[in-house]
Amino acid sequence: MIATQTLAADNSADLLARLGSRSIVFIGLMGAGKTAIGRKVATALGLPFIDSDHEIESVSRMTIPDLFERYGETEFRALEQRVILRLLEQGPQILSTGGGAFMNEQTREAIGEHGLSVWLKADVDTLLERVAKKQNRPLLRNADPRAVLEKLMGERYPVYALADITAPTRAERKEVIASEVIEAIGRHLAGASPGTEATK
Ligand SMILES: Nc1ncnc2c1ncn2[C@@H]1O[C@H](COP(=O)(O)OP(=O)(O)OP(=O)(O)O)[C@@H](O)[C@H]1O
Ligand SMILES: O=C(O)C1=C[C@@H](O)[C@@H](O)[C@H](O)C1
Ligand SMILES: [Mg+2]
Repeated sequence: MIATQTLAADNSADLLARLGSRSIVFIGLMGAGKTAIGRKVATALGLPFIDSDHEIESVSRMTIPDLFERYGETEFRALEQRVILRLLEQGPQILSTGGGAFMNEQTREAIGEHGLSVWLKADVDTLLERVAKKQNRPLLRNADPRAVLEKLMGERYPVYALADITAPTRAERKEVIASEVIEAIGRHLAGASPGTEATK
């Protein structure tokens, strides 16, 4: 296994030069690891890290569950779009987005214009295991989170598949996933065909 730091040291200058002012934008379902992996990729590449959910909570001074409860999902989505469009102006950076963000057409177009999208793809058992640790996901405050996630997978995976890069997040350490993602980004920027897979 190649450590994230070693790999980054070898390849990051070239990768960053090719990336230019674009952001690397993580998309995927709740629990896929957008925040955790995004943070590691940012550290390895020496780029700023920002998470749109955290930014929304900061600008609204409310938690996401409270925003959903008080203003509803539609208002949350509108705020999410505004926040992400603004954040995309300030690349290069690593931007981890909320699970629903890429479903918004305007957001998706802006990500296409200002960023490189990386879909962290996970199976339902992995997602369930990871989201069980926290109660901060209003869509999963439901008697049957498995059914909710499976429904969202059906609706969202065809759209997530439009991402520039698809990275399966298997039962591997976060450092390993982060290394594979950096390699896949490097290959993509070096001219590999669209829809690059992060698997070897
Ligand atoms: N490859 C991995 N191996 C083990 N644990 C992981 C891995 N990726 C993420 N996790 C853990 O799973 C949990 C969920 O990850 P994270 O919060 O990054 O997901 P997310 O995609 O940002 O979700 P959300 O859309 O709800 O913000 C965290 O506790 C994180 O540390
Ligand atoms: O998948 C979703 O729709 C969401 C994911 C989270 O990141 C938050 O953005 C919010 O809980 C909604
Ligand atoms: Mg997150």
